[in-house]
Formats: sequence, C-alpha cells, structure tokens
Amino acid sequence: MTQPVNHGQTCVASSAEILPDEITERAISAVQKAIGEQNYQHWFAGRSRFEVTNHALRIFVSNPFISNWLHKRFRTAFNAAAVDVLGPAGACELLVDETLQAAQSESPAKVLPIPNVDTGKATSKEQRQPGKIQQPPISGVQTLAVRGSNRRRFRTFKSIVSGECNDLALMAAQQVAEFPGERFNPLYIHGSTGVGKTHLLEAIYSEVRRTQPNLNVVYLTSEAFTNYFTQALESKTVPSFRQRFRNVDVLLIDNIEFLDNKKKATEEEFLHTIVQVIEHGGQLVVSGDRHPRLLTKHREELTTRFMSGLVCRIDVPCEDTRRRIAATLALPMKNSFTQETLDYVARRCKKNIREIQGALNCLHGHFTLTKRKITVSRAREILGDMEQECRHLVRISDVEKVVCDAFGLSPSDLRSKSRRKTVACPRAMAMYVARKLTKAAYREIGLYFGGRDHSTVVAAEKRVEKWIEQDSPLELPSSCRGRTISEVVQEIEERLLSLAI
Ligand SMILES: Nc1ncnc2c1ncn2[C@@H]1O[C@H](COP(=O)(O)OP(=O)(O)OP(=O)(O)O)[C@@H](O)[C@H]1O
Repeated sequence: MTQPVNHGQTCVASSAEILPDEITERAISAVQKAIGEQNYQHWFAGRSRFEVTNHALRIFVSNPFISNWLHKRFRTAFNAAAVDVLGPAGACELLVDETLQAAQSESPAKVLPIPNVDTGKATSKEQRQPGKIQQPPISGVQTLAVRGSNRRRFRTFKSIVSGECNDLALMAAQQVAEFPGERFNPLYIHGSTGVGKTHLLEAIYSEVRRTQPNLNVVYLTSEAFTNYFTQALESKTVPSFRQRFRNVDVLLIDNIEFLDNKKKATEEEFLHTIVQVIEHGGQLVVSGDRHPRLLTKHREELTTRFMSGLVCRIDVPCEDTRRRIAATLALPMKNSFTQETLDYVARRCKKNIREIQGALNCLHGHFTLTKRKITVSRAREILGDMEQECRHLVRISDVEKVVCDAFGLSPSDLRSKSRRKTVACPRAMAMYVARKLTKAAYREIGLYFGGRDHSTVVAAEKRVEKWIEQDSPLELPSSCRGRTISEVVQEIEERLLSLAI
C-alpha cells in the first residue's frame, strides 16, 4: 500500500523531518520503561515501528483497532516518552502501517522492534531510501542491508487458502513457479486491496527459490523500481542497473499502479526491462489494483504487454472462504476464540483479508491480557467499541491538522478567505471529512473554518462528493499530486481514524 508519499501505509505522511536512529532508540527505551517490559514485548516487539520527527514520536501499528486500544491503555506513557526525547513540546502520534500486518502474521518472533521489515512496500523511512530487492547489491545501486531476523520472510503457497475468489490466480501462479517463462507470460494478477496479490507473488518467489535455486528471482514493488532507477540516473550507473534488472529469470513486480508515470524515462526503462526479460525467456509477473486496461495513466505499450499474457482477478472472498481463512489465521492464536467467534469475525469482516487479520489480532490481544476466551458477544463488544471510539475520537481540529499536513498548509490558510485553488480545494476536503467523521453540525464546521455559514459547508461537501464520484485527479502542487482526490480523501480519513492522540 505508500508512493512517492505513502502507499503501503494507510497514513498520510507529514513533511516533518525524521530524526536519526539513536533518537528513535531512546524513544523506544523510554516507551519500554514507561509501560514495562512485558507490555512492550506483547504489544510492540516485532509488530510496530517507531520514528521520531522534530515534533512528534510516531508509533506505527498494524491496524486501527490496535492503535485505538493502545491509545486507551498507554496514552500517558506515550506522551511521557515523547516529552522525554523531544522536550516539553513533544507529542505522540499513533499511526497505522498495514505492512506491519504481514510481518506480524508471518513471523511474530522474528521481527525486530524497530522493524526495517523488508516488505518491499514503502514505509515512510523508505521514502528517503531506495526500495529493496532480495538480491545481492550491485555496483552503483544501494540495496538496503537484509540482516538476520530483520529480513523479510516470504510467504508460501502452503499458507494460501483457496476458494472461488482466487482459484484461477493461484493455479496460474503455481504453474508459473513450476515452469517459469513457459506458460503464462506475463502473468498479471489484479484485485482490490488486501485480497492476497502480494501473498501470491511472494509464494512464487519462495517456490522458485526452493525448487530452482539457480534461477535469478527478483521481487520488488514498482515504486522500488522507480527509486532504483532514479538513483541510478543520479549516480550515473544506469548500465549496471540495466545489467541487474534485464537479466533476471523471474521478475515479480508488485503494485504496478504506483509506477511513476510522470517520469517518462522511468516508464520507458520499465517497458524496456520487461520486454527484454520476456524476450530472453524470463518470466514476468505483475500485480495491480485494477485490470491493465484501466491503467489509463500509463503508456499503452505497457498495458497491452500486460494483456498479452494471462490476466487473472482475485475477488473478495465469499463467506465460506473467509471462514476458512479466519480459521487458518487463528491457528497461531490457539485457544483464544470459540469456533462461533471465528465465524462471527468471518461474517463481519467482508472487505478483505487484512481486515480479518486485524480483528483477530485485536481479539487475541484481549484474550492475552484478560485470559478470558473470546466469545461472540465479547467479540461483538470489543470490535464494536473500537469502531465507535475510532469515530468519537476525531475532532475538527484533528481534521484540520491532517489536511494541513497533507497539503503543506497552515491552519490560518484553511481558515482564511482565500479562494485560491491550492487552499479552497483542501478546505473543501477538510469540511467534507469533518462532516463525515466528526458528525459535527454544518454550522459548527463552517464556524471553525473561518466563520463560514452552513450553506458553504453543504456546498463543499457536495463538491467533494462529485470529485470522488468522478475520480478526479488532484491537480495541486503538493505531495499528493498525481493521485486522485478520492485516494487522498481516503488516506486522510484513514489517518484520522488511526490517530489517537
Ligand atoms: N487466500 C489467502 N489465504 C490466506 N491468507 C491470505 C490470503 N489472501 C491474503 N491473505 C493474507 O491477507 C493479508 C493481505 O494480503 P496481501 O498483502 O497479499 O494483499 P494485497 O492484495 O497485496 O493488498 P494490497 O493491494 O493492499 O497490497 C496478508 O497477510 C496475506 O497473507
């Protein structure tokens, strides 16, 4: 999910300066001291990421439920830790980074507390560094060290539950892993977020490595490709970049929708890379959130290439598959739930598999603390409470802060009389989100944003609804540029729901 700003994370990154690792380590020690070692191990070790900016201690956790629960329990301790490292003005932010979910479910004990987890998907730290690949470094291209237990563990076919939703994609992926370059080439897998595209790519990676270790397999996100290429251009090492990427046997590209289509050179390079890989008998597998025909921002040569092989869709799983997935995901959380509870979670979490995982993790956390088996009514209560509270926590001032961060504006800009597009558009978005998440009255929202009347807020709400419906691109000079308004609004909402302090 984080590109150039933050796909791979559900939060909207602000432009704050990120301080060196030593300070982050101090912050972690302060949190550890404040909440006690046992709590730290339970809630954070291997399942969180810390970052210190010049004004805040940021703690990233894997889902809003956990974020909300941690806020309730440890808010005072977090604030104390923030003050400890940043002085009296220090604040703490709890944010959601969904990429932590994968690390957590795969190998809870193996991920370090400051996860530089090699997800291949960008985290905010990766925005300042090139992406990561699972190959030795090549000259001129800096590869992040993949060290010991901090290394990404790729998932396998064994842990995939199959169902009507993913049968075809799974079968094709298995064929590709067994006969790379011979069957479906390229293989293009698409589906909405959290339905298992990355899992399938990882499974191909693991299987090829296991069965044909002599083959050169590379997995990376399209964003990492962009980062590597940009770096190669800057360091004038394009020839070694090409040697590295054009000579692979199996190239797995995740999240193609984030390939930087603004930089023509990157798109051109990507096109030549995949053409070369395929022409030399290599296998290409690509995942994306939409059918190649809908990659309208990308060059036609690219999308037609993707369509020249096999295009498979992964659907949102049906209830029966969700039930089996919930049972599989709950295996390492032995005895926490009754069977009815698992069925309840499967019925309730319909959107994607990540949602099921988040709910199970949260319920398991409650079980570990209370030692009371989670029954359906308890699960309903816990998950219901969390969702409710997520909403109650959002204030208009939170909306203002998050929107200002996203667009590099100050609160006085948003409240000003300015009608410049760069201000009026974010202001309308702030009003829309405030109405949706705070449930404050139109009048109250209008007053907050510069003493406007309720009809201005109603009009702003309608305007944003229309932009979202039309999937309009955001044409503003901000870090969100190049994305659609609905994507940006969604990120703002997710950030607000995960912000607890
Ligand atoms: N069929 C499945 N069986 C078991 N677990 C699954 C299955 N599909 C997905 N998962 C789990 O659900 C989580 C989300 O899957 P994954 O990250 O692969 O989704 P995605 O489609 O790549 O999402 P995004 O588009 O947001 O990157 C992962 O932890 C994954 O292991």
